[in-house]
Amino acid sequence: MREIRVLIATAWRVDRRLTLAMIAEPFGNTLVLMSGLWLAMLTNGVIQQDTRQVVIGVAALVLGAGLGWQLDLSASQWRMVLGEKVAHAFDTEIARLSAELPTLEHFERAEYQDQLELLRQRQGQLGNSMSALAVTVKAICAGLTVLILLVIAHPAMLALVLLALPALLITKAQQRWRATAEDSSALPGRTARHLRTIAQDRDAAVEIRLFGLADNLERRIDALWNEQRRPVEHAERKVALASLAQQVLYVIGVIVAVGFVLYQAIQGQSAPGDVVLAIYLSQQVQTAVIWPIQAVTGFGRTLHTVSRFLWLVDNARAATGSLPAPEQIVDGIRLENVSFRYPGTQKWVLRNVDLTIPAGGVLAVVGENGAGKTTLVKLLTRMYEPTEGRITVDGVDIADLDVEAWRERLAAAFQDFARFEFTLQQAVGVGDLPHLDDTGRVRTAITRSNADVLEQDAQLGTSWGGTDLSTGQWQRLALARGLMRTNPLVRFFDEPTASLDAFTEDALFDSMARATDGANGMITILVTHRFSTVRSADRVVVLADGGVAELGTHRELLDRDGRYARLYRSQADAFAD
Ligand SMILES: Nc1ncnc2c1ncn2[C@@H]1O[C@H](COP(=O)(O)OP(=O)(O)OP(=O)(O)O)[C@@H](O)[C@H]1O
Repeated sequence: MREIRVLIATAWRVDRRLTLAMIAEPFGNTLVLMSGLWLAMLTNGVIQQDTRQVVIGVAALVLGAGLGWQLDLSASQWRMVLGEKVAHAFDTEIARLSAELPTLEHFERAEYQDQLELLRQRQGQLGNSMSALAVTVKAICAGLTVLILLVIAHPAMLALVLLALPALLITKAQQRWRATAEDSSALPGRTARHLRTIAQDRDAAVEIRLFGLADNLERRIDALWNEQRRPVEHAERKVALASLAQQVLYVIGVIVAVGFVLYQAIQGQSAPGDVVLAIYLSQQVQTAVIWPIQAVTGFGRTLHTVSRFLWLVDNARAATGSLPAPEQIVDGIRLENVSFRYPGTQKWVLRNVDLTIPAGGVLAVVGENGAGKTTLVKLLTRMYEPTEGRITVDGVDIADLDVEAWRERLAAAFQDFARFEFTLQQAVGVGDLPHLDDTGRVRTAITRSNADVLEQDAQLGTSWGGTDLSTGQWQRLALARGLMRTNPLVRFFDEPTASLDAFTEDALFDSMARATDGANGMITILVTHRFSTVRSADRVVVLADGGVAELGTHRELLDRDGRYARLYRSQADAFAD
């Protein structure tokens, strides 16, 4: 079973010695359980005045049970330490896999988010998984040992095993109730987390205060928390009642079975040692019969969590193409009949788009809000795959390229930029990781984007004892990141200067145009609402109604006097006013 293999492999990787100890653990418990047999031997030896039986009984009791108890005792300590190490290994892996999911589609899919939420909620189980496996094996060994001892005490005592059947049914039902409750608590749990993030979000802080949203958020979080707990509590109540019924059934069974062996001994049909063994087993039988069932069920839950983890592994490894990225663009990029709608939505954002972007030029993408400009950039950067059609670079479908290799050949600056609270050097350097510490290259990128706000080694972000920046300054840093890679195949500027004034934007694009004078047939794609910048592009594409409305140079489009000309004039008029 893949889940169990992954568990053992993870434990083996983090600590071989403790993993071996975990494997030895079940034997300790078996030795302890065997003490019933030695007690019976001791009793018979004393009654029959058989020294050999007494000596073997005492020796086995002292050695076997002593060793077993010690092993059992140490195992709990080993389990704890191994559990912490395994938990850390899984935590690290989940963080890595979540960050490496090849596209952004998982952010749109509710079922994907629910899976991740459940995985986060149950992350602790992954740490205990190796321990749960050891406990399960231990419980099964204990069950088998007690079964054998029952036969030795009196085969009729095996009737107790029949009581395991209702216990099995009840335990299965418990598992189902818990799983259903868990699934129905995922959505309210995720929503509550989302609201909690908003309540603590720095960017939302001003509006939360201005609109007096704090109480409202708190009430909604409270209600969602209760909604999340309700099915779980209901399931736990049902589980407790069912367990009680199961316990009562066992106690009755044990009384009848021990009474029977006692009766046999009084009739002289059993040895006195068998009665001792039967009484000893009467304390163990309930645990030994129910425990394996509960351990297996509990372990099933753990495996369920491991399978969620494997689901994440599989999704992170979803086929992403394997061809290397091209060294240069010779002809250009083509969108061939590309249609796209966001996962889980019905609306086509782009519909049957055919567009050729020749190598070595600057293409400006314009259009009204929601026209699909950013979506086009996301498709070209493979954050999403087209729903229909394909995008090729020099005739090769970019879906066939290794996604990381393709992205390594891109550079970008976005309107929704990240605020990396590192040193200034690092916050810009991450735009080209191999050159993270290259102060000269970072300096050039900073100068080109006019982002020289602080010393390069200055810490950013007040939470780290550093300096906070204005939105415009953060955006310039994002722009500098986009200029770090010196020879990308495609460079995207998706409204990277939205927080800057028009004059600064023009100056920046002048400077960036110099930075984009590269070889390799580099294409620059510029998404902006500012027509003063658009004018400097080689070609302009106007997106509207999910498709290409117009395509040409700034001059050609003005002469055509269509949508572009109208948009351009409305902005020019606004400036004139
Ligand atoms: N993650 C998403 N999930 C679902 N729909 C989305 C998502 N992102 C964008 N959309 C929808 O896709 C359409 C195009 O959005 P897009 O961001 O590409 O437009 P845009 O032209 O860049 O707009 P703007 O000029 O306002 O930045 C919009 O109708 C938007 O609501």
